[in-house]
Amino acid sequence: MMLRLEDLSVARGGLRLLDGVGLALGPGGAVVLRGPNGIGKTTLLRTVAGLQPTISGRMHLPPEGVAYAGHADGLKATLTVAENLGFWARIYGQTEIAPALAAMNLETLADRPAQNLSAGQKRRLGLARLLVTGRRLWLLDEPTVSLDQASVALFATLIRDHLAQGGAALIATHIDLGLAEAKDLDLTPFRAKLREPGQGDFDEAFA
Ligand SMILES: Nc1ncnc2c1ncn2[C@@H]1O[C@H](COP(=O)(O)OP(=O)(O)OP(=O)(O)O)[C@@H](O)[C@H]1O
Repeated sequence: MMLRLEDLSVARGGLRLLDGVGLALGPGGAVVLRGPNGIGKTTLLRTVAGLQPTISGRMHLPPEGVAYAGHADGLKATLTVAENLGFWARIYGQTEIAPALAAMNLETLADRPAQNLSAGQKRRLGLARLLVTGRRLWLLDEPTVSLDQASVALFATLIRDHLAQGGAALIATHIDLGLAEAKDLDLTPFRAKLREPGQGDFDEAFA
């Protein structure tokens, strides 16, 4: 088992958002989180990524940890595309970046500083980075934002290959990735009945 969530409750900024979330992902499995804006997809991903605590429930994660790709791209602006991938590869104890460059069609951009990339190119680099983590469980928040159709197709192939190699993915997206392997999980039924403010309100935008 790659990921198991049992009776999980999550909150954001002190607001209880979701209750009783359960899901299981094995090797080769993918779940696409669905639901309207604000339901708590990002919050659930951040909680699974360990960026914020759970309110209650249990999470079982791979012992080596996860790879999380959120809204912020986290790129080193002055490093080139290849240097960015090399930087992250070293952090995760990997050495190869060529497959990551190839997977998201970044070879011709390899020597370009990240700050000179277009929004879609930056996003492609952010997604290529998943490959140099060596992590089996990917948590992806709106991964296709800024991508053109060709890049969405590349990305779908990247995920498919990852699943075929025994990886797993939990993905929040509003678009159809065309992944026959993925199951949808609509979070609407898990909407917390009492979305009341609690302890620890904070405004993260200015943190
Ligand atoms: N830092 C914060 N402090 C307080 N509330 C927040 C914070 N960030 C998000 N929220 C609120 O938490 C709720 C869930 O947000 P979240 O980003 O998890 O939703 P989402 O399902 O990912 O939405 P979308 O489809 O728009 O990306 C929203 O009502 C949002 O306004």
